[in-house]
Amino acid sequence: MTGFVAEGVERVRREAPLVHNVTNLVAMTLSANVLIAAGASPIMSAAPEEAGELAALSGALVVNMGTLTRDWVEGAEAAVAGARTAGKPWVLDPVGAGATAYRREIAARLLAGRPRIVRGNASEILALERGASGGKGVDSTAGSDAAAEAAMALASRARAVVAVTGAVDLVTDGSRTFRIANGHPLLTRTTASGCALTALIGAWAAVLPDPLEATAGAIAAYGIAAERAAEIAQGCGSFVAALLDALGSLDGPTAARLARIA
Ligand SMILES: Nc1ncnc2c1ncn2[C@@H]1O[C@H](COP(=O)(O)OP(=O)(O)O)[C@@H](O)[C@H]1O
Ligand SMILES: Cc1ncsc1CCOP(=O)(O)O
Ligand SMILES: [Mg+2]
Repeated sequence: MTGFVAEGVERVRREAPLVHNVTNLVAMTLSANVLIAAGASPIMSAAPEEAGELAALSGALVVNMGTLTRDWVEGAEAAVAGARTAGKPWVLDPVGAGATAYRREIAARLLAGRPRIVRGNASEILALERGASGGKGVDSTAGSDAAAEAAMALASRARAVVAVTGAVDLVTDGSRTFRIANGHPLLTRTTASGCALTALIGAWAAVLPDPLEATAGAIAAYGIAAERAAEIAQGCGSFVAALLDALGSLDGPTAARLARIA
């Protein structure tokens, strides 16, 4: 059942995929460090001028709309076009989609570019599927179960894998659904922890052919690393360092054994 978790951990480390991130100003460093700790290579760029070349070089693209500007939107749309031309999987993180009408408009535009995977918290997935405002800025005010129906509807409509993260994470392609119970509340006290997870999903999508398994496996591995980090962390600061250490030392069989996927 969890064989794909071991496979994903090992293949990311062995194949070291390059992941192109068009991400936000808060998430840049943590996302790059999470990718490196897991064995992948990050590049952060929102320049439309190099989007096509980066798509050809990369295993996957991650688009995260956390700090929106007109220039960013232009860069993201060029990157999506590049990934589609190159046939590379791309992952959307609709940060704060419930917060403002502008975010909902851009999220809907990006969704039309056919992401293979969408990862957000419950408020973001509800906003994306139902056009509803909600959440508290970039944070969710709902649990993942509240967005389960919206996630399935979004997955079917967008023909994408949709992940709703929270205390329990839900991953669905509209017909098959996984629930993942790994993780730790200290993640909610670390800015950009969700963004960095989306970046990691990009690395898994670059090496595993099934986007449902890539998404569920990356979420489980990240949650396991968080659990191990929390055992030694003294608070939110040392937790981040311990999370990177734990991701770096996680091996495939251990990840498969500790994954709580139903
Ligand atoms: N209450 C919680 N307990 C354990 N893990 C959590 C909890 N809330 C979120 N997580 C984990 O934190 C990570 C980021 O998820 P989330 O907080 O939903 O994203 P975002 O930061 O985008 O709002 C995920 O790995 C998720 O499983
Ligand atoms: C605080 C903040 N503001 C804009 S993007 C961002 C980071 C959000 O990170 P996450 O979605 O992982 O909590
Ligand atoms: Mg987020």
